Amino acid sequence: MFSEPAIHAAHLSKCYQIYDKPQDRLKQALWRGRRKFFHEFWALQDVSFEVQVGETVGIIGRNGSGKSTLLQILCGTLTPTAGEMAVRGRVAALLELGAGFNPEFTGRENAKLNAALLGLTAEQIDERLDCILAFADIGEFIDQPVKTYSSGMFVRLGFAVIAHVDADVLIIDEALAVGDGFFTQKCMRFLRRFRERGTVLFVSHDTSAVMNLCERAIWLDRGRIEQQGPAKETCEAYLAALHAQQRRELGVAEVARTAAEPEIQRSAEPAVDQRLQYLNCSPFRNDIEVFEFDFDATSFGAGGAKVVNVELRTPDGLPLAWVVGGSAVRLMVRVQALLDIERPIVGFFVKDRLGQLLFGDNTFLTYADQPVAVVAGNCVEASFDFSMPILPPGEYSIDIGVAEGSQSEHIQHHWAHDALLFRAHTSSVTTGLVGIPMADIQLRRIA
Ligand SMILES: Nc1ncnc2c1ncn2[C@@H]1O[C@H](COP(=O)(O)OP(=O)(O)OP(=O)(O)O)[C@@H](O)[C@H]1O
Repeated sequence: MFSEPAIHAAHLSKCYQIYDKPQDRLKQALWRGRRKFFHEFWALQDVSFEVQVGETVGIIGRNGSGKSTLLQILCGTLTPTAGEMAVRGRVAALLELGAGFNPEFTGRENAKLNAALLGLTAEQIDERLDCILAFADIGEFIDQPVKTYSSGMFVRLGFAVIAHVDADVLIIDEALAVGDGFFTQKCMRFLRRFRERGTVLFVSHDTSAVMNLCERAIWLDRGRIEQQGPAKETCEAYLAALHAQQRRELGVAEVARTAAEPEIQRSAEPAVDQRLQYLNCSPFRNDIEVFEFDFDATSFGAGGAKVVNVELRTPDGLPLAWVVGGSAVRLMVRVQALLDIERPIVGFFVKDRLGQLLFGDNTFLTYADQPVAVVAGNCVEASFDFSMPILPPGEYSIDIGVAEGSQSEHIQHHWAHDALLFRAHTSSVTTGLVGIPMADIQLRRIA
């Protein structure tokens, strides 16, 4: 069956008139087009693509490549100089911070106003307002004028509204970057569910976010589509081009390969490296700030147990407020049984701010033959000793799960989303999901 795409863009172009001096603008008006006092700048040139209903497509590209211009055209807030576009269904967009909000109105009033602008009836708004405000979760600020809001609060409120208006197409421009870790996780959970029924256009500089969320990506470069296709392929090509450019800027010469190149000899000899020691004395030390356990973390489960404390400690048991990536830590999880539990399993997952699982483990295998039964009202404490990976800068969280049974068949008694949040401030690792603490690295010249 033939079905129309959710987004159709054909030969879109946008030209801005650039005036070198403010008075040139006046001269242009006075000369009524008989002389030209500006030069043209094409922010978009001949951009064509389609997004099918139910697809999630990322838009990537360097600063100034035309991403926001494209989204504004698709949302109808900017008129293209040439080309045409069509978006099918109800479109909800999160573009510039605070756009569409009246600064003098309170958060509550703006939420109602925006929901109405996005097509909800008065009854629907009344029904959904509590859910919208709960999603935004900005406490008493909701009754303050939004001119007092931080950028994070704007994003919370803006996202909460677009998440509740039955949109067919969501257009999101880098907005999640200013939210805090908990909120970003919440948005990513929402987007993953939304993808099952709706279409998403997601602009980000963060290629791992695009690869994680999107099936397809469009790479814009100086206003033109450089490449479009599967997200992974397109992001990798974009990253390769970025690296090549950085190398050129740094003057790193490409090594020309010649026919006379000697055969590469592989060596199995162990190498030696003191990099971690060096890094820990440098500004690249991986300083990770650890926040307090969130007792009221969003959760689900059968309710037979509750996670009552989660802490990161030193291997000697001292509570940690900061951790250095690469060092030994102990994750302590205390669980209170609300029912008798014969075979409890306690587990954890560390996730990055996009909800990508980095690593995790559980007590099942260690205690499979000797389960630690616990009676209702009593607590069990699980501890996991491991080396903290070196984490790229950003926010992370730990989900904790308490189950009963076996690895494959169990009842989930309590799953606490984002029970513990931590933030990597500085890092020697900027790409990849985690850096592994290297025991040794060596580079030697072999005669
Ligand atoms: N009103 C305007 N007048 C003149 N030039 C503009 C205007 N708006 C945007 N531009 C230019 O158009 C180009 C594309 O801008 P756009 O904001 O779409 O890029 P972007 O890819 O979203 O960048 P970023 O990643 O920094 O948000 C930039 O060079 C920008 O300076």
